[in-house]
Parts: sequence; structure tokens; C-alpha cells
Amino acid sequence: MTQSEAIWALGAMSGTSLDGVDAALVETDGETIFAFGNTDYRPYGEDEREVIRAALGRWPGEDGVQEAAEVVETAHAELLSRYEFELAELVGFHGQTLAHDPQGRGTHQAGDGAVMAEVLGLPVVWDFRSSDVQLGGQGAPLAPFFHFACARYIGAEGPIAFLNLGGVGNLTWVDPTKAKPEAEGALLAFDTGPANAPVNDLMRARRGACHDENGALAAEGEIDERVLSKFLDHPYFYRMPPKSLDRDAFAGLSAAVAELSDEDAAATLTAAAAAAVAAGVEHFPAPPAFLLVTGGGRHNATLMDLLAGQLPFPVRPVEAVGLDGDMLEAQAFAHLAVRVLRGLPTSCPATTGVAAAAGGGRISRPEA
Ligand SMILES: Nc1ncnc2c1ncn2[C@@H]1O[C@H](COP(=O)(O)OP(=O)(O)OP(=O)(O)O)[C@@H](O)[C@H]1O
Ligand SMILES: CC(=O)N[C@H]1[C@@H]2OC[C@@H](O2)[C@@H](O)[C@@H]1O[C@H](C)C(=O)O
Repeated sequence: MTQSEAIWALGAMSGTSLDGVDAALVETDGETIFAFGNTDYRPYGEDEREVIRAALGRWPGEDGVQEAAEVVETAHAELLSRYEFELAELVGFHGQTLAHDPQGRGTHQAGDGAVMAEVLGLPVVWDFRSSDVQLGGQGAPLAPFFHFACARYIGAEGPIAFLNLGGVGNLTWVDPTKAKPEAEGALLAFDTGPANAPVNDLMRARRGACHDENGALAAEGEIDERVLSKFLDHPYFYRMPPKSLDRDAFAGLSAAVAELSDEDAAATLTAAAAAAVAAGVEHFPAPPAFLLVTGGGRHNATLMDLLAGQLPFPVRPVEAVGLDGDMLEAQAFAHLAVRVLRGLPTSCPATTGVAAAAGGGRISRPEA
């Protein structure tokens, strides 16, 4: 594949922390990243966030879901039609995960790609996760196939790792010397556990804030070791990867800090996020040269310090290698959209647990 066969794809991600929509342009052929382009962000207003929050855990057709989908579509339409994205030839639209139960009811991302295709006048790739789940996979994480391309883009010569600290955390171990992402031994990826979501929920309930800015509140508290060790007894940590989580899978953790002071609760939830990552890296097939941290949690100094203290290899924000940690997931869905368009796989046994490398996603085109 040569650069002339690459296109500018626009990816959009509305993540589990419900803060807003990220969008980013990537020039890619779905295998090689040639360039990163413009990025932008559109936060949800408090009213919009409440509509989405009210629909969390719900499935298509249930109360509040259509309203949430409309909020998601409106926010995306506003963001993706901005002038700075005029280069876009294809859109990768993740939507907003409302519910994720791969072993049960499936996975549900709100937002209709066919509507987006009409509004934007561009082909839209969407519903990235369902077919993987139907094939027996976890439907997540999907960013690893993009991480493989990123590892090559930054010139990594051996195994490295990515950690996304969003609402939920997820780890990707990647060996970019393998021929392709679905090759044996190229990837291992899985969700680590709760990352920012429990801290955000605590801050909202107790302080009326959306997050613990820079981890300042957590830094003032004492970690409750009893709560932490009970958290680490959760069977999720003993399961072999691949494995994925629903945002609220660890609801008991928030209940366990209910009696603690604000400071101690924040410290304990932040320590839980770090401990989940430390438990996760035990599954790596070999030590990575370094771990690159992406997602909003890398702005939390308390969390980053805990990670640096607990992990046996260097921990750096992805900016250390010239990537944009606020936009990596949006960029991932741009890259994955091109893979879907070209019929390339987006998941494999080592990323979602699907039986064999699989493609996913639906393609909707504007009618005329
Ligand atoms: N300055 C900061 N200090 C502390 N935490 C921060 C800061 N900035 C962002 N965060 C945390 O990062 C979160 C947003 O992260 P991000 O945008 O990566 O999540 P997401 O994409 O919604 O989630 P996911 O990756 O799980 O889908 C915020 O909700 C907050 O908890
Ligand atoms: C079901 C779902 O939306 N999962 C998200 C969520 O947010 C982080 C983590 O949990 C990851 O599994 C996934 O997103 C990223 C982008 C992924 O698929 O790689």
C-alpha cells in the first residue's frame, strides 16, 4: 500500500466518562498511519449528560434510549460538520456505549450511523462492536489494532504497551515487529478495571465536580487498604485476558467507600484504578520497553505517581512519543473505519477473544 491509496478518515468517540465527543482526522490506509490531522472536542452540556446518564445500562427500545441517541447524534453532527474537518472522506462513528454485556444481551452503542451519513453527506462506519460479540468475542477493546499501527508510526522496535485511562481502563501490549496486528504474538489487550469513572461519580455526588482535578483530593487522603484488598479479590482480576467490562461492573467499589471521608474515598478509588492496572500487567507475555498512557487519567498526577511506583517499567504519557493522548480513541475509530471499508479485521483472539480474526462495523452511505 502506498500513501496515494490512503484517505483522510474522521473518527469520533464518545467515551464512558460521558464528558463529551472527541473527533480527529487521520490519513491512513487502515494499515499504515501516514499523518494525523485536525482534532476537536465538543463537551456535553449538563442537561445532555443527564439524558445519556439516565439511559446507561439500557438496551434499544427501552425508556430514554431514543432520547440519548438523539443527544449523541446532535452533538456529533455539530462537531463533525465543522470546517476544520472538511478533508474527511469517511467517518468512523463509535457512538456512546450505554450497555455492554458480551456474554449476555450484547453491546449497545447509542447513535445511528445511517442518520449521521445523511447529516454529514459522507459514508459512515459504525456499530463497530456487535459483530465481534455475535462471533463470541468481547466486542472490546478495539483500539489495539490502531495501537499496532501507532507503535510502528513512532518507530518502536520491540514490545511496548498502551494504557488508556478513561472511565474504564484498558491495556494493550503490542509487538510491532510482527507482520500484522492479527498475527500470533502481535497483541494482547483487555480492560483493566475501573479507572476514572468511580472517582468521577464520587466527585459528582460529594463535591458537585466532574472529576478530581489533577488528583488533588486523592493526594490529601489515606488509602483504605481493607477496601483496596477486597476490591482486588474480585474474580475479574484472576480471569485470563481477553476480557472487557461494563462501566458499572464494579458498582460495589463506590458503595465500599461510602463511609470514608471525601479525601480518603478519592485516595482509595484512585489507588484501586492503579492497582487494577498493576494486576493487569501481570498478564503481559513479556516486559514492554515502556508503557504509554493515554486518556484523561494521565492528567491525574496522583494516579500517574501510583502507577510509576507500582509498575516495573517506565510509565510515560503518550505525548512523550508525539501522540495526542486526548484524541487517541477518536483517531482509533478513524483508522478502524478504513479497515472496515477495506475488509480488514478489527479484532482477533488476543484482543477480544473472538475465535478468529474478524472484521466488524456497518457502512452507511448518504442516499443521493
Ligand atoms: N486534569 C485532570 N485531572 C484529573 N482527571 C482528569 C483531568 N482531565 C481529565 N481527567 C479524567 O479523565 C476523564 C476523561 O477521560 P477520557 O476522555 O479519556 O475518557 P473517555 O474517553 O470518556 O472514557 P473511555 O476511554 O473509558 O471510553 C475525565 O472524566 C476525568 O475523570
Ligand atoms: C464497550 C465499550 O465501549 N468499551 C470501551 C470502554 O472505554 C475504555 C474501555 O471500556 C474499552 O474497552 C472500550 O473503548 C476503547 C476505545 C476500545 O474499544 O478500545
